[in-house]
Amino acid sequence: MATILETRGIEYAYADGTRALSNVSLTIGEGRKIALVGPNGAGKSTLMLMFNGILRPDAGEVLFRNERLDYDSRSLRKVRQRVGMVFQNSDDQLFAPTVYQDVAFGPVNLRFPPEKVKRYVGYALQYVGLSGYERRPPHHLSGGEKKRAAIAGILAMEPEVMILDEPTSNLDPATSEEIMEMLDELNLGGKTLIISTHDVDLAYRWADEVVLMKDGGLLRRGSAEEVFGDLELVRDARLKPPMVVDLYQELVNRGLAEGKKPPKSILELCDSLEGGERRCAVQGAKRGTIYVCDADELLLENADELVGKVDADYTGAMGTRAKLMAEEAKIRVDFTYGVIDKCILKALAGKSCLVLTSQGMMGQVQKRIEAYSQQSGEEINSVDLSSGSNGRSLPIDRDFVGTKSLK
Ligand SMILES: Nc1ncnc2c1ncn2[C@@H]1O[C@H](COP(=O)(O)OP(=O)(O)OP(=O)(O)O)[C@@H](O)[C@H]1O
Repeated sequence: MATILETRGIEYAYADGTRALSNVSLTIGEGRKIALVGPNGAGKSTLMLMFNGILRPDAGEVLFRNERLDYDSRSLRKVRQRVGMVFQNSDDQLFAPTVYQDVAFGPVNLRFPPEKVKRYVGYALQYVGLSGYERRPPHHLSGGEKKRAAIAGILAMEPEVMILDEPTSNLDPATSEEIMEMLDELNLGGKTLIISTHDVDLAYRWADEVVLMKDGGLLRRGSAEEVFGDLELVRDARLKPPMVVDLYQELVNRGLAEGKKPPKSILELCDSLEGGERRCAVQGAKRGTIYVCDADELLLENADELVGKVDADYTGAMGTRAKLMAEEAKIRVDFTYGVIDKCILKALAGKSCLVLTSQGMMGQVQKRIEAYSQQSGEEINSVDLSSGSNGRSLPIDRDFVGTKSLK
């Protein structure tokens, strides 16, 4: 995997003398989802501000695609297009009189031609679900809408890396999940994502890699299981283990679970219970079916009929467009995050589920169900409901998200 960002021995102290970073060397692989985790004052935000040159290290260097960052205005403009930063507080980012002007700020600054600015702003607003908000003043938006608008402002520049400082702080659980899923989709489209968070549960289930920081330095970097499975280290960083790891540890201590590897989800936790995978299948219950439908191929007017035909006990939606479709078709959605695992759990308990997917997530669902069936020996029945027909024109341009450069 190619390294997209790197810091080498960076040191930084703020003007008042506060040391914020000491000898930080870190590589970020292209296409990864990285979570910087650590207590207050660990240096997470300061490190993030180094990645696109908002701050300049006192010593050491920052590299983008193996090239040292230069700090003249031309070089900075270039790196800020490729490495976009979403601040923790959206009010620090949104300042124009209207949402449109705010989202257009980046592309205008990059001197995109006016027609391209318009197109990109339109795509970005559609992508984050804020079409129709163009004329609204940003300070009249809700916290979740502000976060979406801030993300749109970065997306409109088509960056390769997106850095988000505490992306879910002050958001309600449903909005947080929507934002995190949006980040998953962007990552599926090829973008590298770096977030900082105090939310260990979120970091644990979302990140490919966790970077644990304390006192301006790196304590550990590794997979979420490696980092959060080391309970002493987690305590040392003044954090708590993710709930699922905590519970698992208690079960292992009581001899109720096999202590092989901490589980990533509730489904994996059930599977780790002493007695093997079959524990989470409800005894005697017939296995439910998981129906999977590509919402990108579904005609809005057929959605109702489909839902009626399938008559599933639960419905999940994966991806922004699937959620938009469900909302427009007034389909009640039970799961919007961790959808596949939740549906497998329900299927094991004899319930059927309908999963609406979008943006090429069909394959992901099928792979996960197959992998689970193989690994657990539990046959989970999944049915592909894709019609293969061309649906009505979709609200979002397929080419926009995840393409590295749009001409
Ligand atoms: N503008 C500033 N001026 C002086 N010191 C600062 C400034 N910003 C941050 N610091 C200090 O730098 C250190 C690192 O802060 P930073 O904000 O990077 O940590 P963090 O891990 O992001 O914390 P939090 O989780 O609370 O956001 C802290 O000691 C903090 O007090």
